[in-house]
Amino acid sequence: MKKGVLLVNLGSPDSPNPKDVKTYLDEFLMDERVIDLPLWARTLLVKGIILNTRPKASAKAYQKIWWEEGSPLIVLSERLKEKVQKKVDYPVALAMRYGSMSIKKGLQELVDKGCTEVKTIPLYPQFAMATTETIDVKVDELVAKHFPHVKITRTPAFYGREDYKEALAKSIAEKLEGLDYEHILFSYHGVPERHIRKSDISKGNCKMNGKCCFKMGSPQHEFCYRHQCEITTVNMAKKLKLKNGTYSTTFQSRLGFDPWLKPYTDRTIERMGKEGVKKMAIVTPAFVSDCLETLEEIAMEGEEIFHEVGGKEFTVIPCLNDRDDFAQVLANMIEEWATAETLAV
Ligand SMILES: C=CC1=C(C)c2cc3[nH]c(cc4nc(cc5[nH]c(cc1n2)c(C)c5CCC(=O)O)C(CCC(=O)O)=C4C)c(C)c3C=C
Ligand SMILES: [Fe+2]
Ligand SMILES: [Fe+2]
Repeated sequence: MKKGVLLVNLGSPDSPNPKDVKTYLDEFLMDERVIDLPLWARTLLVKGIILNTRPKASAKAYQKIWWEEGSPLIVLSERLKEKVQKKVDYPVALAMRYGSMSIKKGLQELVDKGCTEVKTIPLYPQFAMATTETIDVKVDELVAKHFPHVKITRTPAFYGREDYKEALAKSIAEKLEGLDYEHILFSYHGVPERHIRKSDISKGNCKMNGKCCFKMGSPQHEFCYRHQCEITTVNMAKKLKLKNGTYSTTFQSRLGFDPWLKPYTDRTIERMGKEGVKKMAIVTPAFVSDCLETLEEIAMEGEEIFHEVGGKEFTVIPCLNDRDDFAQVLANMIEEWATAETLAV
């Protein structure tokens, strides 16, 4: 039995050209765990409406953040993989849920190296149906069809791990050292409220009224993205000794007309600027790698909104990217799995 590890991130288009962006968005948005409508309605919305307009606008946004080596998300994920590989003795491969660096290729790479036991690690600190779950389901499908001899071990959301909390807090503290910011925004990728209800394993307990998701210590929160985001903020506030009223949680990147998790990041930046906040810091803990949503939507659009309403300093805290302490968190997760498996044999 040889062990291997597959890190999985979201993915990016092959290039920032509208054609490649369209191909990528087609695969991404036709995922039933991303746009969770019946197939006919999803097809009508995605292929009939979104893909006729969004690829051009998204391509423009991607062109603003694209690096010479490629998509920041892919380049940073590759650098992270290299660092993790240096810390563990098992083969580590990298794949993307959408786009050319497919999960099938990643699994094949490990199988070609002789691996028969693979730990998959979705690169998302918090669980969501549109991220962790879609990866887990895709892996299961591929294994059943192409790699039936491979034993898969899933990795749960890691937002609560002490080493992760330490690494995130340190990355924030380092960037904010010496800055007298007035408010720090913890901005997470949004999801439609409906996604939270669908992932509610207590089936019906979550009324999205603030009573359920903010409660501590309930086992049903294993799959509650809203809870896990709120707790990530609380954990950081504790570690960084933030005073009440100087930090808040918001949700960004909404798409369409359904109600998404609130409060919305863009509206909060605008409101705070109008209320007189001059120096704001912003961190995006739902993303481990800087990407379109952090480099363009937050660092460019967010800053513009803040300045338009009178804000002066807008400090964007980088994602964990390929920080050594974050690579060590992943290496620790791998070692814990490998040791537990060895003991169980
Ligand atoms: C219904 C649509 C979407 C849901 C739900 C969603 C959830 C979700 N996404 C991320 C992480 C990322 N999303 C990124 C880009 C992106 N997301 C959506 C839509 C939904 N995401 C779109 C249409 C796009 C593409 C860009 C655009 O047209 O606006 C990215 C960046 C990718 C990159 O190449 O840089 C990331 C990362 C999470 C964590 C999440 C749920 C928790
Ligand atoms: Fe997204
Ligand atoms: Fe809830």
